[in-house]
Amino acid sequence: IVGTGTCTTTQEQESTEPLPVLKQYNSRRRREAVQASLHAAQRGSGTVVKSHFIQDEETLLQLADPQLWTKCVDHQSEVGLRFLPAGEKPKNVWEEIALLIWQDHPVVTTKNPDNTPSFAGFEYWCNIITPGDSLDWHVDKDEALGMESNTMVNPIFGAVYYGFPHRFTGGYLELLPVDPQQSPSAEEYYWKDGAQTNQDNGFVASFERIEAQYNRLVLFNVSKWHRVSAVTRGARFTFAVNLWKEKPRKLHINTVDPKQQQA
Ligand SMILES: O=C(O)CCC(=O)C(=O)O
Ligand SMILES: [Fe+2]
Repeated sequence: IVGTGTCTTTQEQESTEPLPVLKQYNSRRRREAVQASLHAAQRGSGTVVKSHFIQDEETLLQLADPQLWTKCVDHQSEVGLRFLPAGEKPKNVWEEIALLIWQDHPVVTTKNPDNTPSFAGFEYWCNIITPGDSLDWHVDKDEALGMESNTMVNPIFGAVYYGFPHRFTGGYLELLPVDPQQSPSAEEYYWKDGAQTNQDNGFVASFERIEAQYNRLVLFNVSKWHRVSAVTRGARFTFAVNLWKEKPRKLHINTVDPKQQQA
């Protein structure tokens, strides 16, 4: 029944089986879906998976040095905050990649009427996940604000880039289609309403699972629940860059620490 067009096989013509019902939205709802998709594209709010993202050999070879990544992890635990303000020149390879990742995004390419940037800048950090570490369900947010009051401020959008030729098993990026307001417990959603108990009614919201392939870029909505599933062998390397409307007060404390659990 999928994409039949005008082509039918003899077998289908002879079949006496009734066609399955195409249970779909009415035409008004379908037009709404078209508009929603176009608006989402204008805002740049959809998940993007781009394989073989960086094509420059020099940059890839530079990133293939594990020491660069361990330094990145160590540096952020010292300084806490790594932020490239909008319009500033990159000062290191990470900031160069941050700009490369975001240069075509609508929020970055669209300026305010007075020609000032429409965003504050880029928060960035590195993760190396080995067996025993975990990056459990979380949303990316302004950690300082979250601790002082109950308000949650999230980035506009997020990106992860797997720029080290890593070797590991497990470690999928898993994305739920809900935020903490819609579903206060990611774990509960995952087991009750998510893919774990799909009752075959066809329209149960599921979750996305993305392989952390080397040189792959993933842009996604980090305001929704996401996690990295258990790494069972090896080490998994991530460079993450979030786009912020306002500079967060206090930035990413390394979330890959089973003792902290603040993510
Ligand atoms: O490594 C990944 O794929 C996701 C990382 C992440 O969500 C984070 O560091 O907040
Ligand atoms: Fe995250």
